[in-house]
Amino acid sequence: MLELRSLTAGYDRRDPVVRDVSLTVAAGESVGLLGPSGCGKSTLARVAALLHQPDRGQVVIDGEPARGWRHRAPRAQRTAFGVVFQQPRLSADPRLTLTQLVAEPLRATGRAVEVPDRIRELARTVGLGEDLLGRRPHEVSDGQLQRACLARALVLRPRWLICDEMTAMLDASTTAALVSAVETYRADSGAGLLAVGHDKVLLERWCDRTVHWDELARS
Ligand SMILES: Nc1ncnc2c1ncn2[C@@H]1O[C@H](COP(=O)(O)OP(=O)(O)OP(=O)(O)O)[C@@H](O)[C@H]1O
Repeated sequence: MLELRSLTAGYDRRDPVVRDVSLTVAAGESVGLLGPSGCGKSTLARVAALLHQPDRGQVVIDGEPARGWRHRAPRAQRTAFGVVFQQPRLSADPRLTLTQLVAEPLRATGRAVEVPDRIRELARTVGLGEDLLGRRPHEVSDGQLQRACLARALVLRPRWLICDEMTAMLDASTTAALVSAVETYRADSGAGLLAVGHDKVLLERWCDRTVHWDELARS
């Protein structure tokens, strides 16, 4: 279970953007988080993925409170999360080929030996043709790059996926392909999902339940 307990977070302690918000995602559950632009969804998603330290409150991962944030989080907790953001070009190093991009977390955790097999398997899962794997981000489309970013998020087999507006810039067929890739992974692994977005129809179709920011902020 992923528990966000009474989180207060933001960029100025005197004026936090997330105020006393609690949310729980059960093991294997998918929860959609809806809310207007600027309300604090991405900030909450980043706290949930241990990428942003809250001012107050706790993140509890499968019963264990988070013991650090960003690079200070213990590896076992950091790698429990796969995160996909809205803009793949901001999260992809332009110098790397797509193979190198997807393989980065494996190399960083000393598991380079697994790269060839895992890349082949993930390319299939996310629908990336092998001909694209040697290209760099500027040589592929946004949708193709986002498929690679999703593969990178899955490469360490996370127990929790945080998708922050993963499909906001993409057309309907790429959106459907990415959602389907996430669901294939979840069916196989039992991973839970927190999907943040504006698209009510998409999140209601995709997730077991959706919550609106106003309900969280009131609870
Ligand atoms: N790095 C930052 N430094 C300072 N303020 C920030 C930073 N990132 C976000 N904010 C501010 O925090 C507030 C919440 O932003 P956040 O990105 O969490 O909202 P959001 O609900 O995800 O919005 P959107 O749906 O538009 O992505 C906004 O007012 C934003 O300007």
